[in-house]
Amino acid sequence: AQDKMPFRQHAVDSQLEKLALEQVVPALLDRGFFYVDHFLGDIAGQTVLGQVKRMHDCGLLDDGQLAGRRNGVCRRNIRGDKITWVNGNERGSEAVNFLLTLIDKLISSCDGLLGKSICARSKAMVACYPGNGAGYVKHVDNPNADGRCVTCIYYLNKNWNAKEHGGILRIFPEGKPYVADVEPLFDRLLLFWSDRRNPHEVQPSYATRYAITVWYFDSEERAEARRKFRDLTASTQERSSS
Ligand SMILES: O=C(O)CCC(=O)Nc1cc2ccccc2cn1
Ligand SMILES: [Mn+2]
Repeated sequence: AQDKMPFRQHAVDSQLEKLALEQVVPALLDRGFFYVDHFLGDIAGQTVLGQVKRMHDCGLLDDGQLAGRRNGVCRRNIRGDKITWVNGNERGSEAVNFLLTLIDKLISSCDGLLGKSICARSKAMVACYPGNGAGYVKHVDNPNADGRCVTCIYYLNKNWNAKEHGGILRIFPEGKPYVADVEPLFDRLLLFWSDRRNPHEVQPSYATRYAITVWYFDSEERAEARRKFRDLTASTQERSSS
């Protein structure tokens, strides 16, 4: 109940609501993407970074799997990130969980104003580009209505200098005469529509580049995608058994 929450929590919640209503919703509806700096603040941001570094040091970040992996083709030049998926309840990811709860609050404050009904989200994908010049080729996160509607990326890179380190996320907003170059700066939160409106690429990175991504689902599109998938698997089973 609201009255039991410490005063500070009220302040945080109303700050997130203010950010959602005054900045996130207008930007998503107008431009299709939005980013804010100093999302958690230095202390909390540092704690998240420390936990991600520990995952990396423990070898938890393995090579990013490619859907429809083609043997022999060097994955490095298609997608060079190393990833792991966390739901935030694992020991050592408490700060990641704190981040996710704030992003959840931010998104739920937008709900109903984005023309979508956002009901659920993916687990958090912790990604590291090792700085060997690897990046991620231009792609759309959700090209075929799999239910994902908003991509949220939290960047963790202190003293990032794109001139020297590269690693810019370049968004090519559909139908717009400009591209948006987003530097993966520490404590920066980026949100954008996951569908064909926002093709994007990660340019080659020459320093270790950490990010945490969550995708939010639109309930109707997700339900439709699951129905299609169920029918697809049913029909393939019929074919294979006939
Ligand atoms: O780190 C960034 O700035 C964005 C990187 C990026 O686009 N990552 C990414 C990662 C993905 C992993 C699985 C499926 C789809 C995916 C789409 N995009
Ligand atoms: Mn992407």
